[in-house]
Amino acid sequence: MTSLTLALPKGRMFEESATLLRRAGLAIDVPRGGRALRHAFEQPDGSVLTVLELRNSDVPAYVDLGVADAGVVGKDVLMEAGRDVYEPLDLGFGACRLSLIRERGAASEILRIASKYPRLAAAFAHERGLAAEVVKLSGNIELACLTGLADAVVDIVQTGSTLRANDLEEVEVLATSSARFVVNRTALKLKRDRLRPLVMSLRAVLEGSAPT
Ligand SMILES: Nc1ncnc2c1ncn2[C@@H]1O[C@H](COP(=O)(O)OP(=O)(O)OP(=O)(O)O)[C@@H](O)[C@H]1O
Ligand SMILES: O=P(O)(O)OC[C@H]1O[C@H](OP(=O)(O)OP(=O)(O)O)[C@H](O)[C@@H]1O
Repeated sequence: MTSLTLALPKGRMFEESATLLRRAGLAIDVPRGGRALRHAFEQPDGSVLTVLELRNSDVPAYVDLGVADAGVVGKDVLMEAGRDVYEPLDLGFGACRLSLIRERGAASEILRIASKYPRLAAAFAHERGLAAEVVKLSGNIELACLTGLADAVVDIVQTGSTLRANDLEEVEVLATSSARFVVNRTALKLKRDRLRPLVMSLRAVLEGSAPT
């Protein structure tokens, strides 16, 4: 029996990831609120499934380096990571935009951009011919605009509530994002017997052609 290891993001996408994988036939029942970071589940076919609970931003490295055979991660984080993983499925949930955000009406030259996505922010600045310095921050990114730390930020917009609450403006959408199922390229060959059916089951669930 081929064992599988999956890297799942522990944050806002965890429950939807686990639910979708269950609907695709995997036996996963991670106890919430515990401190265990690694969980093993015996599958109906006798194989063992290991689930690693990771920061969303750490999923690409775990999958690319082969510690996990596959995983779930936001497309935004996947683009930022620049890792060479196979990306067979858009899972649909976790939809958001990665946007350039400024104070409403701001017209000054953009000399500094703050972001949790420094590579994507730098690529955007380069594309636009902006000689802007990029400052990497870790959270509440919009504050950088409000305080003058940066002239603009590159960050997630989902409902737009954060923008409205802080009188900010979405100037340009750099990319759209949603959760992706990603697979290690070597595992795709060596564990083909487990991974191909899993991808096919996930696809059937997403297309609504699998029993719920
Ligand atoms: N409103 C939102 N804010 C942030 N991320 C969102 C939002 N809506 C959807 N997402 C997606 O969820 C992912 C964030 O998931 P999660 O909450 O696990 O990460 P985080 O705690 O923000 O950061 P880290 O990547 O460091 O774990 C984003 O990468 C994005 O793909
Ligand atoms: O358009 P909205 O629905 O308001 O969502 C967008 C906000 O949500 C995220 O922040 P999060 O709460 O994840 O905190 P963080 O800034 O610490 O990542 C993101 O960074 C935005 O600030």
